[in-house]
Amino acid sequence: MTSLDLELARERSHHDACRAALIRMTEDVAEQVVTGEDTAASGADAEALGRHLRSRAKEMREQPPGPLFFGRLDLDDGQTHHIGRRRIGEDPAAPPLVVDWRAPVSRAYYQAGAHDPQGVLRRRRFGWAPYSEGVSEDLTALEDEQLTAGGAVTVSALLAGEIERPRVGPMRDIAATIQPEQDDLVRSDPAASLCVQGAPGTGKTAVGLHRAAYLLYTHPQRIRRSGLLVLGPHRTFLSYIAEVLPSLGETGVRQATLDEEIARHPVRAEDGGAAARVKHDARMAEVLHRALYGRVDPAPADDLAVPDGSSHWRLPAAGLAEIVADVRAEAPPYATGRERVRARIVRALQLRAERRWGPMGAAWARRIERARALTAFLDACWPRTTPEEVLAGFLADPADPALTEAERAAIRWERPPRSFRSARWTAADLVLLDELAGLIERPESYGHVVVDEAQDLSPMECRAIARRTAFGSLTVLGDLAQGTTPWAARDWDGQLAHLGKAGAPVVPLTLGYRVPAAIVDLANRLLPHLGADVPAGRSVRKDGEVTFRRGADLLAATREAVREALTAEGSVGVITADGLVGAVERAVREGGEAEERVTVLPASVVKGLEFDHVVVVEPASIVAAEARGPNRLYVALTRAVSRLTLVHAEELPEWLGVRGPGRPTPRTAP
Ligand SMILES: Nc1ncnc2c1ncn2[C@@H]1O[C@H](COP(=O)(O)OP(=O)(O)OP(=O)(O)O)[C@@H](O)[C@H]1O
Repeated sequence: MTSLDLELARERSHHDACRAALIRMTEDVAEQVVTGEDTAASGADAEALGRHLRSRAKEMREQPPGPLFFGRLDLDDGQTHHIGRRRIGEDPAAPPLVVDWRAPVSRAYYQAGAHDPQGVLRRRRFGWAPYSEGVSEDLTALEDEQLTAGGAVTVSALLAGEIERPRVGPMRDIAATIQPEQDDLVRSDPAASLCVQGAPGTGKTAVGLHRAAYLLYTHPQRIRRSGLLVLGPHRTFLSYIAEVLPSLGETGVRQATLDEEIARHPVRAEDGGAAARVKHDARMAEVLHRALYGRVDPAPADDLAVPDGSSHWRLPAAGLAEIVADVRAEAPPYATGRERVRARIVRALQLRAERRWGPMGAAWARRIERARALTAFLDACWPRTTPEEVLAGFLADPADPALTEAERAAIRWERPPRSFRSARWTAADLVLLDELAGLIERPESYGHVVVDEAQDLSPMECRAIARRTAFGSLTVLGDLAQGTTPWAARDWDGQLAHLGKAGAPVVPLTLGYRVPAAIVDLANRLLPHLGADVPAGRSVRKDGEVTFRRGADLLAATREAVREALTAEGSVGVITADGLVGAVERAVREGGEAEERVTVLPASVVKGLEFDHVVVVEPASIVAAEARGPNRLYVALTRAVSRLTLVHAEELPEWLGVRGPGRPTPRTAP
């Protein structure tokens, strides 16, 4: 037996011990649920204890199968720690068999290096069989890195293997291989907001999700109580990332699109481009504010007379106007404002009554508060309303000075519905309704929100997120170069201000783990044409292949490209302009290439996704399809993990720099 075999055998037996301990821990919790139910504590305590134990038991039962540790640290104080996705230890007082990757002691696993060993003598990485369910025999390799001063800097083959492995199925966690620059972001101050400007494949999404898991671990009470939200651009993306947090043991995190988060109604109408642009514009915030407060009458014409028995209490119009002006100046939410005006009027009337009759009791104040005359005054001066009523009124006649005549015409309802209740709202209307709802009543704040692809949010969408993080922090992830919406941000300063976190630090990530160098080089040629000043991406991966396939029969050439792609392992993504997707899908299916491994997708929904082999069909059509076409093409090209084929009948867009001199020398299929 070699010494490596011996070490592997030792580690496997440690893994067996961990497995046995985990089984006992799960059984213990299940048993505690049973005993907890029998506990003769007070009803409320027993209920709270029972709920806690049941959710912990459920959590333990639902842990996905897998290796229980991926790394080990040998420290200079003689201690050894195995590091895994969750802590394993039966006795809280004894050192655990496995330390959670988020624990402070694990930090050195990600950060220590020969230049700064941080008390680590040796870092050990474990190699497990792909998709292992955590049987000890699947532990097939280990790799040691000596960090003592003068130790050689080694490039980890296990790390490289993990980064280059073919992609099948949903996104996986990267707890075993988080890189130092990513770890800094994952563990940065939980209370502070942060923006990551990352080139394609640099791990923004991965960092955001691991940061979410880290915050839940470090601030379980605060973050769990107020909630953590992960916002992604669309459902396909959300299902792609859905497994990551559960695999890290975090099952209770809400993952949604912003549209889902703010949906008060189903979307039943569509805006034209011009209307959508106006509705998403930052000016709509003041426009809607005016539309709502236009309902408030700042100068009531008549005195208020509230009957009380056989007499009346009076407040002159000037006094009423003063109360309304004071409350407006305090700027509470609209609904609170109405009640504040009511309370101030009652107080003013009480002072008058007391001057004449002496102290008035609480019952008197309650009666006056509910007096019909007072409510009638409020209904006229500060009427109760709903977001729907205000927006419907505005869209029927959008006469606001901040909008040009053309802008008003773009959003004006041609045929206003008979009542706002029957209005057919567009997606942009829902954003506006959310703004109004936020003006009327303040929404609850999440403890933390992770927002991915944040460059694509409009100012009004940003404000919807800002309202939900008024008392929480934000992790903003994005890439200005990948902005494709008509309102995509050109810089982060403005976007962060709309998100309510002006001045949050913007940290660049440029080292890519998905896209190989050959493909990054091609994609970088687009950068000067994307309207975004961002650092160019680099890649840790020296592999990768770009192929150009030109054919007069585009669909036949596509079929051929897909057939060739299927000769290698892994997933194949066929990406084309939205208008071509039906034809391409049929062609691929008819060609018998519709294996599970092949997905045909419109370019509009590939953001955040990745495939081992990407076939981009007719790049020129992707560019021509929309104003931000070059950005869309940049996104499509950078979905490739290993290989990229560009199939085209038309000339390739000149920005790719593959027509004239300086043309790269990619492999061109016949
Ligand atoms: N440290 C790492 N170890 C292993 N894999 C990694 C690491 N960092 C990132 N990856 C992998 O690289 C790929 C890209 O990561 P991710 O999707 O988070 O990048 P991104 O910056 O959000 O990309 P994009 O902007 O292009 O959508 C994923 O498969 C991810 O698992």
